[in-house]
Amino acid sequence: TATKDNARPPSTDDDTLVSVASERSLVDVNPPRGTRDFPPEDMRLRNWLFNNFREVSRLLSFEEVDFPVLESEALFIRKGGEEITQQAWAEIVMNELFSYCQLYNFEDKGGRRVVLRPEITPSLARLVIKQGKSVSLPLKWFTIGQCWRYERMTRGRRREHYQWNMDIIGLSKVRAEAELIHAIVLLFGRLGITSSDVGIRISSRKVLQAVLQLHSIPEHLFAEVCVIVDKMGKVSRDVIENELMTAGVSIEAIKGIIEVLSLKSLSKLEEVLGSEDEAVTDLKSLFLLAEHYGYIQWINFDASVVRGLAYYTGIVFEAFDREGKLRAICGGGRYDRLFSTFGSDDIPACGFGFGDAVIFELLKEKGLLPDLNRQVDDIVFLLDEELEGSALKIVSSLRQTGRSVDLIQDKRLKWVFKHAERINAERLILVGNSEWQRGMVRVKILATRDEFEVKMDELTAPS
Ligand SMILES: OCc1cccc(Br)n1
Repeated sequence: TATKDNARPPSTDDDTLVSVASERSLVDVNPPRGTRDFPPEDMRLRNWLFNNFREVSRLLSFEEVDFPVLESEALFIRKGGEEITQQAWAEIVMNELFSYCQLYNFEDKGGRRVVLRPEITPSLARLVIKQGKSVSLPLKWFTIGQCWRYERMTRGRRREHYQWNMDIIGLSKVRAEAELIHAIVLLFGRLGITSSDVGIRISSRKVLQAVLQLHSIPEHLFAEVCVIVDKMGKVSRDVIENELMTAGVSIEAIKGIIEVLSLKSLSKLEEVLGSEDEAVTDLKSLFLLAEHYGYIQWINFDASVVRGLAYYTGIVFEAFDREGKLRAICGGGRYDRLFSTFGSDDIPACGFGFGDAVIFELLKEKGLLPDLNRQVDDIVFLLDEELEGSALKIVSSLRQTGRSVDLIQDKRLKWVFKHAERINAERLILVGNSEWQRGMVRVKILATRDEFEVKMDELTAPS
């Protein structure tokens, strides 16, 4: 409540922030549209999730890396260049435009075309190329980073999210994909999510490639067809058929494509494509590895998984909630041609991205969000100002032993007791004259409400 002369009101006992209405215009306290603040309670949840990401990365002996959020636009929208064959270029530009149509791009003050990165894999490929011979393959790298898109705010969607990325560079066999899927399964297990809550759909871009070849669809249409069939299950069959027809695909080929992409059985796929087809052999090997890892109950073949990103060339996978209420939880796949689009020799690679949005919707849905309170070991409260020096000696020695200490001054004792409960402090240490005269301080154990006096150096002794 504003005071009549608009001076700041005296701080109240509980000291909640008091807004002062005044002639001064208040700055817009909201973050930019489509972005989020992380106040302590949200930051505790985010750190809890990210610590699980890090622990799983450690379990798989991945090394952490990081990149600028700001990248050159060229990394995400390639211009034609002699090193990229005309056809491949057309395919890539088509897809980049499709998959990055909401790039958060702009021109900086030096006239450079830059972007807030929409995903992390291209930065990772850039660093691998930059490091060249100085790194020995395979590389197993992970990072957790913020990614951006420029969404028209009419859709009210977020413009930023954080993504855990795990990538294996330099392994061409599907045992790399099997490792990545193990990481995802381990992560879900750590969060309390089971294979009855979530499944992982698996397919291969080579399925679509085989079908297009079967129906002699020209290569230059491959990319556009990918983006269209990626909508299967999200839009009606008519929309898919009409878009494929518009793209120049024959009715007979459309029927063939939709029939194969609706397959959910690997044996049926084998009947259609034959047992020698690469998509079939890759997928059969992967499912065999999954049996050995013991996570077969998490995965199923689903030919409709195409994944929107242009540069996938082999196995693709995505985790989904079995109730079908949410968007994909995470996804990834093999991208064996990304490096050559940057002008480097091709290096086999695969990876996944795991965002921080859908997983929290799922955890909320399943009642699995942890109750994370603030944790403090000791509160030191100064009862008599003249003892400030002694209190600081106590605080300093406690912190030296690794105990977190919340030093409280200028508060009433009633407030301090409430505060101690609120932040789950283990001990409340009162520094006051009556005890200090006997070389003691008063300690209250919040959990048991025991109260006693101890000498200062007994405070840091193991309890
Ligand atoms: O869904 C892909 C994506 C990319 C960047 C930012 C956000 Br929010 N979402």
